[in-house]
Amino acid sequence: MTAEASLRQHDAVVTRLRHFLDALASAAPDEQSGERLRHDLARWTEDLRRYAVPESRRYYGRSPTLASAGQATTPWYVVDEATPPERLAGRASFGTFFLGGRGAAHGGTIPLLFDELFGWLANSEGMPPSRTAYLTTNYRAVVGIGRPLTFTAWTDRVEGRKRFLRAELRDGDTVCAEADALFVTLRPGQP
Ligand SMILES: CCCCCCCCCCCCCCCC(=O)SCCNC(=O)CCNC(=O)[C@H](O)C(C)(C)COP(=O)(O)OP(=O)(O)OC[C@H]1O[C@@H](n2cnc3c(N)ncnc32)[C@H](O)[C@@H]1OP(=O)(O)O
Repeated sequence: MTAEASLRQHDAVVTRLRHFLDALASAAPDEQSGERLRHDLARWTEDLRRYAVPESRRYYGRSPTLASAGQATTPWYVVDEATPPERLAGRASFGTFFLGGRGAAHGGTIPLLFDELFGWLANSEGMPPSRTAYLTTNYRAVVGIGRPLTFTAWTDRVEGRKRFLRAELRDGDTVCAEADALFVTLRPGQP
């Protein structure tokens, strides 16, 4: 299989998994269905273990051209405009899997999205790797499950090894959340 075909296959499986997680989070299956599900999941888990590869060869979370970088465990997002390391802009949506309560996204999943966006902004191609030192989120309005959202993330300033980043998440004209973060470039030998 070509690398391109493998990437397409990964994207299709992750999309399916995302729908599965949303369905699982919404469902209360009967005993028989629950048992069948447990059995099927166990079988697929064993099957996939045979195909384990080192981190550098994985698609999951490492595929910037795919939605959510090829992950089902972050809120869905796509980058529409990218001028790294200056700016990223795109669309996002939180499925039922990310529900906190009363129709709103879980508070911990919003910084997850921001950390993801900042990670790509601060670790674009050719840049030395960096890690989040802090990430502060201000929750301005609830993020509704299933709502079409937009985001912008940008580099505010750079001071030596320190990259100060900012982002906002909007539902139409409403700013739902804002974040600021410090990413620190790693020194040689730092994990
Ligand atoms: C490696 C990447 C692979 C990439 C692969 C490709 C995939 C790309 C997509 C990735 C998408 C998701 C990527 C998400 C990115 C994470 O989520 S990374 C995981 C979460 N973060 C961590 O685990 C970090 C844990 N902490 C650390 O490792 C270390 O504390 C740090 C952040 C590297 C800094 O340690 P250090 O290098 O010893 O820093 P140090 O010399 O003490 O400080 C440097 C400067 O930063 C300041 N500073 C440090 N920490 C702080 C702080 N918390 N508050 C304020 N100032 C601070 C210091 O005061 C100092 O300032 P100056 O004196 O120079 O003015």
